[in-house]
Amino acid sequence: MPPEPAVSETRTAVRRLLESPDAAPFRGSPLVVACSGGADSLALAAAAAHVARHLDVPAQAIVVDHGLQVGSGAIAERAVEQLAGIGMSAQVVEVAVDGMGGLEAAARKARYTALRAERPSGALVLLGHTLDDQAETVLLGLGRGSGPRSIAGMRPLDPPWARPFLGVRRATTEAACRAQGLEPWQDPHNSDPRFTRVRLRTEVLPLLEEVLQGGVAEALARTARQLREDSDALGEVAEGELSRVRADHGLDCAELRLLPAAVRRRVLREWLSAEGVPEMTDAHLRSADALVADWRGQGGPALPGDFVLRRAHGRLRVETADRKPPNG
Ligand SMILES: Nc1ncnc2c1ncn2[C@@H]1O[C@H](COP(=O)(O)OP(=O)(O)OP(=O)(O)O)[C@@H](O)[C@H]1O
Repeated sequence: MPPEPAVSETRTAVRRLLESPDAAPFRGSPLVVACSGGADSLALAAAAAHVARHLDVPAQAIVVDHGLQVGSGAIAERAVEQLAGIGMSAQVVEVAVDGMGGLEAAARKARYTALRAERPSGALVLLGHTLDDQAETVLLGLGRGSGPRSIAGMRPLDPPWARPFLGVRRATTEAACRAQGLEPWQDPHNSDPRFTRVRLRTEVLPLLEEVLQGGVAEALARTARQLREDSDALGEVAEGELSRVRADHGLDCAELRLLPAAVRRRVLREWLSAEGVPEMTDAHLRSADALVADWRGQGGPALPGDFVLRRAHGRLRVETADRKPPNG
């Protein structure tokens, strides 16, 4: 008997990504499924188990226990049982979450660090983000006036991360679980209206769907894809310009100023990232850019990782807060 349509769709999505030209360096690599026990990642595990058997590659799951809720250990064990039912071995990894800067963000950071560290060498880590997650990310970015990089959403392949379900609706992962007798964990956070994302999902998107007569989630995901293509092209242009505007261990502000704003900001982003500045936000980038495009003798912005950007003698330089060059 052929599988249910939802099951076929999830399997096809995993196979397509693994067989795409971009994934060629990972042919034959082991697969790790990051599984929370929710419908998306459980359906992903089932699809990945099927495809891995077909491709003859090893597959396993990692369940991260953040220890943030009462009974989190039992939730993780329940996920392991569900995974055992589809023939996938799983490991529970307990992480310590340091709540500085918001619990959600800290949990996410701890989760990604653990997944990266615990995966077998060279393995791809499959994440269950869906088309609905992508649409929510784009809408949130638009509403907050984020730069194109945020609105471009998540990439299907960003090694070691792979997101095969970015074209799959959440309703499909739920249907795939039902069809395979899987019982996903319902995270109470997913229906808690104190979370902005939950209100977007349950109030804003349905209203937009009604007003625009459907297809909104797909349209937002399409916007994200177009922006990713534009962003990749811009990245190539910026790479060329960066080598041109480098001067005396910094950047030449007069040369930079002549560049179109979008190229200039991308050059700054690539340069700062190469200098070791971590996780630049769009706001950081705007203040960095002001030193070039709107120079009034102002001080440079403090950047993440205790770095400071300074402009002196027509050059931009990154320094640590105690005025040493990075790595110096
Ligand atoms: N506790 C967990 N253990 C393992 N993997 C997880 C866990 N929680 C989430 N994931 C993985 O991350 C994916 C996205 O989960 P979710 O949307 O809850 O996270 P998020 O924090 O909103 O997303 P992101 O991680 O990109 O910010 C899941 O489909 C799953 O693959």
